[in-house]
Amino acid sequence: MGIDFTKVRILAALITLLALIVEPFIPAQRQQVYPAPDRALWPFTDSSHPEMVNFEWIDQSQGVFRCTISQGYSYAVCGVSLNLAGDNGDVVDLSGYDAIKVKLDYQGNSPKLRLFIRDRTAGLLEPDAPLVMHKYLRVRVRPDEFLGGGKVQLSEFSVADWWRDQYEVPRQYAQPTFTNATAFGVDISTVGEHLVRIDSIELEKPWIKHTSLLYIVLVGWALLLPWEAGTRYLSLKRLATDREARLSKLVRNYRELTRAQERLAKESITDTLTSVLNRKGLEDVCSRLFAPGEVNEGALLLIDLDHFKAVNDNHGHDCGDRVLQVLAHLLRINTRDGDVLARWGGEEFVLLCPGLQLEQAKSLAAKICTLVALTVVDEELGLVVTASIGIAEIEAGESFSRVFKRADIGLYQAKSTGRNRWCVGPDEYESPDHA
Ligand SMILES: Nc1nc2c(ncn2[C@@H]2O[C@H](COP(=O)(O)OP(=O)(O)OP(=O)(O)O)[C@@H](O)[C@H]2O)c(=O)[nH]1
Repeated sequence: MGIDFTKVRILAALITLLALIVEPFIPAQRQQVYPAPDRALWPFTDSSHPEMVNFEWIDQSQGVFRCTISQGYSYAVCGVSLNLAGDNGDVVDLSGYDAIKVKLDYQGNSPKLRLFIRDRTAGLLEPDAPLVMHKYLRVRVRPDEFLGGGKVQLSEFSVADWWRDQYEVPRQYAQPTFTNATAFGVDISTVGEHLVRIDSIELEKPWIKHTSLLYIVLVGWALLLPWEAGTRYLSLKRLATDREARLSKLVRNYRELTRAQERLAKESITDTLTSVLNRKGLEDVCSRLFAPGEVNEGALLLIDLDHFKAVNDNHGHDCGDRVLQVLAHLLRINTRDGDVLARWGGEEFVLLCPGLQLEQAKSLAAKICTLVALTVVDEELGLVVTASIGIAEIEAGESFSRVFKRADIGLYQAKSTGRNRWCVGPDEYESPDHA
């Protein structure tokens, strides 16, 4: 049974639709990195000006700290940093993650906090200045958005200009990257007193990325369509082969039927014993030759064996058959291509010779009588037979039956005047069709 591709396509479309509708509602995978065992928040300030920037833990176990910046200057900074790979770890690949969810509470006068990620810059090795190796990516956020837990997409982070400019980092290394992340942190650079509580930090990634889902859908359809096309192609090819085979069989049958029909048609007009036309065959020919408007000049010879009954009686029916075959053969080889030879019935033959004049017909009849009489039909028996012939010249527009009747009268005369001879039938004969 073939595959119903309409159903398959509808099913695939439903699955695609379902996947696209459901995807936004699939909860993201979350990895809590703070609070977590072996991960602590590390305070940092600009150590070059301790009198202007001060960090103070209020409750380290709860992630509560206070930053006091008494005077503004370029490098004024105070905050906490978290080692993403754990305090003994190295780097974390964040490229599979979408976002970082941070829950914090802030009290102070700064309208914005800065969230940052440090990513070790592959290819940029500068052992003497370790900070160069740690790309600084940051995003400035409003603290109230993170009160109950706010999310920041990794795509929102951009490389800080100061990092690039200060270390004169070549441009190719200053693109945002997240594959070798070492730390995540929160800091402030606004003058004032800032009280911060970091409740939690989580990394978020979808169970399946949107692009991966689209890719899977695309690959699914890309496989489905050639599968359908291939299957359809193969089934069409099979169908075409089947039809071709059926067509060849039909053509073969048609040819056989045509041949059988031709054979039957030929058999239906052929005398089986002598292979000359039978009475129906003669009638078919006559219906054309004697059709109204046809120029049917010529002569008709009615040839009848003499005392044929005696041949049958004396030598048997098979011998009689042989005699009929010999006579037919003799007549066939001694007549023209255009002449029509038919067995009218019994031992009586009709020879219709289109275009033959009466005198020529007489000569032909005489020749036939002589040939028959000279032919030894059966060598063993030394059997010789004779024939009598009635002749009628066909008049223009005359019907076959009338010509035949006149030839028949001629034959009767030949028989009654001694046989083994020919006689011309009367010119005048009143028949119903000649009235
Ligand atoms: N062997 C054989 N005999 C046939 C066939 N058809 C007819 N006959 C015989 O031909 C004979 C014809 O006899 P008749 O009509 O008396 O004619 P005839 O004996 O030739 O006598 P005339 O015509 O008067 O000379 C009959 O004995 C038929 O049985 C045939 O196909 N084969």
